[in-house]
Amino acid sequence: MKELIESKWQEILNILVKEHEISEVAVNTWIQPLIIQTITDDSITFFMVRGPRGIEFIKHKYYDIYLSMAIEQVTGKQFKILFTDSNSAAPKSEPKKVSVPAEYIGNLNPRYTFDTFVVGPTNKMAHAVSVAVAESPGGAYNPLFLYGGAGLGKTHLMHSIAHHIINNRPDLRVLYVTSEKFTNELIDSLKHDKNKEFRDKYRNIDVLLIDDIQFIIGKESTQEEFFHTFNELHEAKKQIVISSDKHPREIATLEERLRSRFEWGITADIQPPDYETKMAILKKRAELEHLDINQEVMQYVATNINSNIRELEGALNKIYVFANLEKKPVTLELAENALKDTIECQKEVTPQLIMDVVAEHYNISVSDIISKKKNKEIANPRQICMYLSRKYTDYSLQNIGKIMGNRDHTTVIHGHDKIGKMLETDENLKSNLDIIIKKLNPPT
Ligand SMILES: Nc1ncnc2c1ncn2[C@@H]1O[C@H](COP(=O)(O)OP(=O)(O)OP(=O)(O)O)[C@@H](O)[C@H]1O
Repeated sequence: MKELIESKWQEILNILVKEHEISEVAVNTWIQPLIIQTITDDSITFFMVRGPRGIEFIKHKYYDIYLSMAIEQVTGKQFKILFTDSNSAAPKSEPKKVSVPAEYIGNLNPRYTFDTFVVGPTNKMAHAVSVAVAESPGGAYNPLFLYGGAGLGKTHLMHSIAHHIINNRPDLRVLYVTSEKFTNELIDSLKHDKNKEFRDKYRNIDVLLIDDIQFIIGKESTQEEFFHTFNELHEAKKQIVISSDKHPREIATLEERLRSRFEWGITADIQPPDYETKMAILKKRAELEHLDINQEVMQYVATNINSNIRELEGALNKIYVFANLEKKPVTLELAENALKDTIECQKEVTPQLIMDVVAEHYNISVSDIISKKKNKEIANPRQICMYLSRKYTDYSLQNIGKIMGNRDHTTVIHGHDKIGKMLETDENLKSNLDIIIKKLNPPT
């Protein structure tokens, strides 16, 4: 039986990719290197070179169950799959070398690889620098700071970098964490007097990828700890990859010393995808999930979902769940029905919504905007509201003026023109407006 399974190993791996939709990278990382250690009547024990954490991961992903099914498909016999990280019983003839395992802490999504990432004009640069970092960690781009709105692919790129390094440089220890996890572990270590363990973990690695840094930045003590972690790793030429919803200079609570460090390397943004990229993402997703989807339905989804790629994928899933429930084929009519609520829910851009978003962005209140206050901190956001209301709504000048504190329509024209002129030269204003527009999510 052992010989049979070994001779059919490639076929088993192919089944995992094709029928159980485990990505090729995950199969190559986790399953391909497994070595059969013992076989009994009803179980197979595999030796795994990556140690206990890898075993936990494999079980967490149910790969043992899929592997059992694939083996059954090839041999006709069902086995329970077990793993061990002790190679004492591993046959001496096995030539496989047990190298220092790459750390696989944190749960990397096997689907988030460079292969499954669709490149378009709005993420081209972020993708290119991510590939460069993955190819030579600790090289020219350190730190790499990726930023952009929710659901646009930052986590996908970070996991892709981690997968690539783990696969190509098994000598490097790679640690991916969300900043929430970093914060929780720090708090926990302080509470239980385990600061040394915490530091050992975060400072003895070769690549640190930290997602959604904005959560760390909100808290002084975590910012302090992160500052020291950053310095130590950077001085030792270890790669740091950071993601955030904003550019470092837009993060109000970020300490200056960290801000300047974040800009030492390279910053790259991801903007919402254009129509063609949305179509390409839907196509790729349909391919990966083996979904049969026609062009018309994809066009409908790509045209109507503007917010982000997570929503785009969510819409596709919704259509298929709906089709399954209704037991009907996926047609345009069915897609329209399935997405009725989702599409209606995309918020209409109104002067009120603009005031809410602008006020939140500049940390002022809507009543400040409609007040008579003339100081720059208030007057400037107010004029931004006027500019955006003219650009993104059908409201008349009179109505916009009325909503924004009973102002005259000439004030609205003045506000609009002033911001328009400033945008020609003021880069800072431009990037603030980019963020605000992203939050407003106007139809494209
Ligand atoms: N260019 C892309 N090609 C294919 N899939 C993508 C692309 N960009 C994003 N996605 C998919 O969209 C979903 C959301 O992406 P991701 O979680 O990486 O977003 P994010 O920017 O990290 O969002 P958040 O800030 O909310 O954490 C994921 O399923 C991801 O695979």
